[in-house]
Amino acid sequence: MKMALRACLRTKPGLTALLSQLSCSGHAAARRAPALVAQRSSSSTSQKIKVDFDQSSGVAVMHMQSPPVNSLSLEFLTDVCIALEKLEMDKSCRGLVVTSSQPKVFSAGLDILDMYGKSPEHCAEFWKAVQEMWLKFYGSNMITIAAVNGSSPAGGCLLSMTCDYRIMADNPRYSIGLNETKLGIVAPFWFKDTMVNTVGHRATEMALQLGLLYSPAEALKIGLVDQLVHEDQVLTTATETMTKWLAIPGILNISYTCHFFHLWCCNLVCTICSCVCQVIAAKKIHLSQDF
Ligand SMILES: CCCCC/C=C\CCCC/C=C/C(=O)SCCNC(=O)CCNC(=O)[C@H](O)C(C)(C)COP(=O)(O)OP(=O)(O)OC[C@H]1O[C@@H](n2cnc3c(N)ncnc32)[C@H](O)[C@@H]1OP(=O)(O)O
Repeated sequence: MKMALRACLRTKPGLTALLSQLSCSGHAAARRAPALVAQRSSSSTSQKIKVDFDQSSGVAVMHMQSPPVNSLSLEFLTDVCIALEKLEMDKSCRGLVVTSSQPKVFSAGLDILDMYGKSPEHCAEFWKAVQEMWLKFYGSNMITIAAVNGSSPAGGCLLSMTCDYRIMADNPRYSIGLNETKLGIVAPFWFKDTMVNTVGHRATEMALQLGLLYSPAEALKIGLVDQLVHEDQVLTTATETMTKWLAIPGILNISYTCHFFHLWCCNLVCTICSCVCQVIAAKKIHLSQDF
């Protein structure tokens, strides 16, 4: 799916426009102009994001440092998007590792406090920022690896699933999954689609219906993560793994992209049809109540 988005962002101007409408792209850029990284190795920091970029390897490491649990607030999401935009614009940056500076937690998901009791304008901006993060990671031209060094529920799990590869700390105290159902929330369809693309239809059905959080071992078993390593080794393994991914010529990447793009389009058409059916059904129910 991520590759599919990459392809359409590269090759389909119409879809790019569609996606940019969905994602309110430019929302982040409007706040702070991106700057190109000139040094061989550099580090740029916002309050909540620290990026170390090694120009010799072309790999950047994004450290999420929003205490206590890297919850995805509007401010944090905006900082993430700005950091991503900057890296994306620097063509020498080919790989990105995302990890957490917070102990025991990769990301606690969407910031619940930022969704509750806020103005409609704030909610709209917040929700657009969530979509923007998703699109930017999924559509990135960089190879992305999530170094999941702690628990990663809900939106945190989504963030990790938008990456090409996930390495998780092998600590049974940590968990990962889309647990929205347990919170009485329905996960949006694109959360669901992202999970289907990661672990398949049946596993997603079980995961979402029951709001399951998986231990690292269980997550590995269903393919929600790709590799488990000792807690101390998550980041080093991620950078080593990146070297392998970057050794693959980009052209092959684009070929796979076309296959996934086809699947993604089919999925989108199905989703639109299903929305139309739901609207028609809702109207019918409404009419039958009137008479
Ligand atoms: C705005 C319009 C939106 C419209 C759309 C509406 C619905 C669509 C739904 C979209 C789908 C939702 C996706 C989500 O991501 S919802 C968030 C789900 N997240 C969780 O369920 C995680 C809850 N947190 C935990 O499980 C744990 O905190 C932990 C991440 C495993 C870490 O555990 P631990 O190290 O033991 O830390 P604490 O539990 O003690 O937490 C420390 C402090 O952090 C606060 N916290 C935790 N999670 C969140 C969060 N998601 N948002 C905000 N704050 C969070 C927690 O309250 C503690 O604060 P305190 O120290 O002040 O008490």
